[in-house]
Amino acid sequence: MAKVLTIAGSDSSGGAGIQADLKTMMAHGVYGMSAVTALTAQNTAGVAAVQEVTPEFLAAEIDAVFEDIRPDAVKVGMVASEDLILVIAEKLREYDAKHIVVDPVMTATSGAELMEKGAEAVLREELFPLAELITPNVPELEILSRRKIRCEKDLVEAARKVWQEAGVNVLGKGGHLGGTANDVLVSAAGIRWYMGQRIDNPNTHGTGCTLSSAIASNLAKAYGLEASVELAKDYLTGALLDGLDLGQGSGPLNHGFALDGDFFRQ
Ligand SMILES: Nc1ncnc2c1ncn2[C@@H]1O[C@H](COP(=O)(O)OP(=O)(O)OP(=O)(O)O)[C@@H](O)[C@H]1O
Ligand SMILES: Cc1ncc(COP(=O)(O)O)c(N)n1
Repeated sequence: MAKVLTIAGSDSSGGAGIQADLKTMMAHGVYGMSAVTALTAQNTAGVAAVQEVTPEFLAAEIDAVFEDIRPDAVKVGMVASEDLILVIAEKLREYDAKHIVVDPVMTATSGAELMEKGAEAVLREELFPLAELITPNVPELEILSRRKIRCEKDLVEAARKVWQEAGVNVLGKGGHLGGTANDVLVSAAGIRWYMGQRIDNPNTHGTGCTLSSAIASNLAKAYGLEASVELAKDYLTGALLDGLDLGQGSGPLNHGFALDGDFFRQ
């Protein structure tokens, strides 16, 4: 069985962060493991509190995983502070980790800030060089590229700028553009669009976490980068299409929409 580690924050409401990652991994038939960077007291309406772990504790979590069950791929999600980013980079280098997908989480769908101002510079310098792919959404890509993004042409140009400057493959996600839900991959192989039907579902809490974990799961199963993104986009679309409607704000996806079997039936 392929193994995948997520290094991310916990979402008490179960729709984003570590919880979304582990559910996504299970739905992909890979063995999921986690190193928690922070606890969030969060629900579909907002983030009430954040409690970070110490750099020493995060290092111990990552050591515990790599010394025993070596992951075939690693997804990095919410990392709020520079000190934690530095620990992750040091440990991933130490263990020569492969197939690293970095989702540069900066704000939640609900609007809460999930990363310290200025930490993106450390992310770019320390983590991007180790990554096989980064998956920014529109606001994140605007910060990383220092450009305004209003349309798909802006999206691809900003992704290409970050690809050139940071030397990392970029999946620019178009979920925030409105109209379409197309994402663009800029890599050494060129530009590839992943066309998505926009689903009329306001419950998009955790779409970014889910997509990046699905990509990491596919990479762990030895799919190439382009196929990993294509399959992940199909999975995400299915989870959104399922139409789960929980909570009072932007609710979570049904990560288990494609599961079946005796233990699953209601
Ligand atoms: N309404 C929608 N219908 C179909 N696909 C969508 C919709 N909203 C977002 N997506 C897709 O979800 C994925 C995540 O995109 P998005 O741009 O929303 O990222 P994000 O902002 O990181 O996610 P999050 O909402 O978790 O913060 C992308 O593949 C995007 O195209
Ligand atoms: C712990 C954690 N990690 C990531 C997100 C971003 O996900 P979203 O933007 O969908 O709320 C989140 N809300 N919480």
